[in-house]
Amino acid sequence: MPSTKGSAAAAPTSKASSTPATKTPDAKCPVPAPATNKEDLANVPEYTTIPVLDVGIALDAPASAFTEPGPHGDALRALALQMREACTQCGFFLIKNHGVPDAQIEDMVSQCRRLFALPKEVKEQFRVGHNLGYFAIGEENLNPAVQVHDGDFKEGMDLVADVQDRRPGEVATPYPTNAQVPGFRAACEAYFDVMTKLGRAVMRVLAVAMGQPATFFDRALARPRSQLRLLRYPAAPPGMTEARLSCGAHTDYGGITMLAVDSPGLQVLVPSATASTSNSASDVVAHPTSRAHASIHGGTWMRVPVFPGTLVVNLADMIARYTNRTFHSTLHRVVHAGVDRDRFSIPFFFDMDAETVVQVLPQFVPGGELASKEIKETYFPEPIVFGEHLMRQVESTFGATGKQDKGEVAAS
Ligand SMILES: O=C(O)CCC(=O)C(=O)O
Ligand SMILES: [Fe+2]
Repeated sequence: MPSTKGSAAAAPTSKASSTPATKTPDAKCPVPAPATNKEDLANVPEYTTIPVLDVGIALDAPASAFTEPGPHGDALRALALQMREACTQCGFFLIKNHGVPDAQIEDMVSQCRRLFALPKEVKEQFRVGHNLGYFAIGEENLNPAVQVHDGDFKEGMDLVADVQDRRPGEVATPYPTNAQVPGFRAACEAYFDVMTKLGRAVMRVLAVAMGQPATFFDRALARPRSQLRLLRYPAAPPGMTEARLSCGAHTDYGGITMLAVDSPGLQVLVPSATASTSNSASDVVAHPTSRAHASIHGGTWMRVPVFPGTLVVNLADMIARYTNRTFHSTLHRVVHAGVDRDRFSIPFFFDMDAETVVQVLPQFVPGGELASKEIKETYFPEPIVFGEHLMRQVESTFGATGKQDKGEVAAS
């Protein structure tokens, strides 16, 4: 693994479009946006300045290395500062030299392709309940306040790592057999291993970025709640509206998400202070509970570029809580329309143990040494148990519309 000094270089530009994002009349007083039909939401500007962090140096670094004098410790601390900047700007960044071989990611995409190509009645055998196992198109609705008739235009499968000490109520992942999808289980298990190692390394850097010791998350990650999600987005016709997206606007719920994708489609609401365009939208399209964690500044919807060898990382709600929203749990959505092929994506949610109590850290209360100068109140005065937040979010997003599995019909 190369152990070069971390760098937060701006990403190279890929094909950009400059169509403005939706404008809202009054960002201070959000009202549900009308479903403006003919706007092409796929065509928002590209987030060309998304930070790219080289995390190679952190992969094998023990927590003690972050306080070591000398060039190695200096490089780790520099990486943490770059991560802090990325987290306070947008909460989304790319990582390179992450230790996950390209071939392993390509294999996971092939596994997705084979899994979702199974007949519907076979996929139904892997259904367990909300947040585990198979779910059909329309079944999850990540923005039910706005997608009032239809859920997300995607199907998926949620998997959890197999643990020895399963707690009451914890259910094992329903894996397809080798006859159904050859090599599926072994590939997923290997992916759990490599992503868990990476997740621990990124969380050590993040802890230091938050002004904490590198061991800050150790206890919460003794038994992490990692969840692997496989997603297929069927191509939708052009002209998707906020009334039905491939994946509605939402924030993620726990610690960090590390995402592998086979093609573009992901969009983030880049906070106004960071977005270098004046086409500002507010977060009116957000799920109401997610909005509590999203940017306080509104922002501009931008496409996340896809660069070979990188993974997307985004912060989730618990990190926004620890930092009183100085670090962003950013709204994001997927628009996969106007192209003629499926999109596959593989989020890995690396979350703290469900019993973890999360509370704003003293450095981040208004006036605290790491608090954003613009933040004048403590948004989350009460501690929260992560698992309770997770359950609330899952309950409000699964089966929210009662319209599921409508088949691959036009999106709007
Ligand atoms: O498919 C993507 O690019 C993102 C998916 C996502 O945000 C999620 O599942 O939480
Ligand atoms: Fe997400």
